[in-house]
Amino acid sequence: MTNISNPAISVEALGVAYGDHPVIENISMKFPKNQITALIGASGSGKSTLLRSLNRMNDGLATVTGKIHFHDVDINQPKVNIYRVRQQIGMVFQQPTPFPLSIFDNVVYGLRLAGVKDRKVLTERAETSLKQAALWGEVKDSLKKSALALSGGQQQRLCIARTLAVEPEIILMDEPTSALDPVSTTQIEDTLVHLKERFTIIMVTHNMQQASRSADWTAFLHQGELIEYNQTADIFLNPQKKQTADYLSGKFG
Ligand SMILES: Nc1ncnc2c1ncn2[C@@H]1O[C@H](COP(=O)(O)OP(=O)(O)OP(=O)(O)O)[C@@H](O)[C@H]1O
Repeated sequence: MTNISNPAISVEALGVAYGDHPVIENISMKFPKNQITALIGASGSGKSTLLRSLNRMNDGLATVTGKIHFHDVDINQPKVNIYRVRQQIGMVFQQPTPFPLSIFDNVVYGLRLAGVKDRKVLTERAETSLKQAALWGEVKDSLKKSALALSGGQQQRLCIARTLAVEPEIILMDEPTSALDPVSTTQIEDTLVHLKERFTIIMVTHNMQQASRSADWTAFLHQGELIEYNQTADIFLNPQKKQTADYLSGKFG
């Protein structure tokens, strides 16, 4: 089972309720550093809710109980600075969300918000992030052009670059390729493999091939419960729970 000794982040007895409707109940799990963890499960099983809890994106939407350990701090405490948390734990959404600004201004957006003004620092960080997101080669001569003119796949890699630019430790991805064509999907999956050398990635995906290709660890959720969590090959080739096997064989979901 999951023997993760030095996690990047972990949750303990996590519960999430929208109003009086509990969606996640009593989940405890550790997410390994510098690995890709996929959250899989049927629609409505609570994958996005769990993911969004990790950087307090459910604040104001839901009641989140339990502990979220990050650097020896329970970041589910009300006194925690959520802006700092979101700088360290970034998020990439399902739909690319470029701002109506230039490519350059998109990438350095978070840095500027954090008060960075030095042009040299901004320029260097933009180049590094675009390279990490495997977009530099395609945009290096058009950094002043509008980000909205990029293709969907390029926009999503731009959003990844924007997240990387603030140098988070963890990147949360909510179905990052579901709005993209197969070529763009492959480009992003290839990028993820390199990104995990520097970042910890936690990703919700409906695409089982994507989980099996990209993720080191896979967690299967069903109706708000963590049913099974293990190394990806074990989940796919040797699931221990009937519910996992049924889901993977398409019997439900
Ligand atoms: N903002 C919200 N307000 C109320 N209920 C919500 C909200 N967001 C999600 N829910 C409910 O919580 C449950 C879990 O939703 P969630 O989006 O976490 O599941 P999911 O596994 O990510 O599903 P999908 O794969 O369809 O995105 C669903 O019943 C959903 O209707």
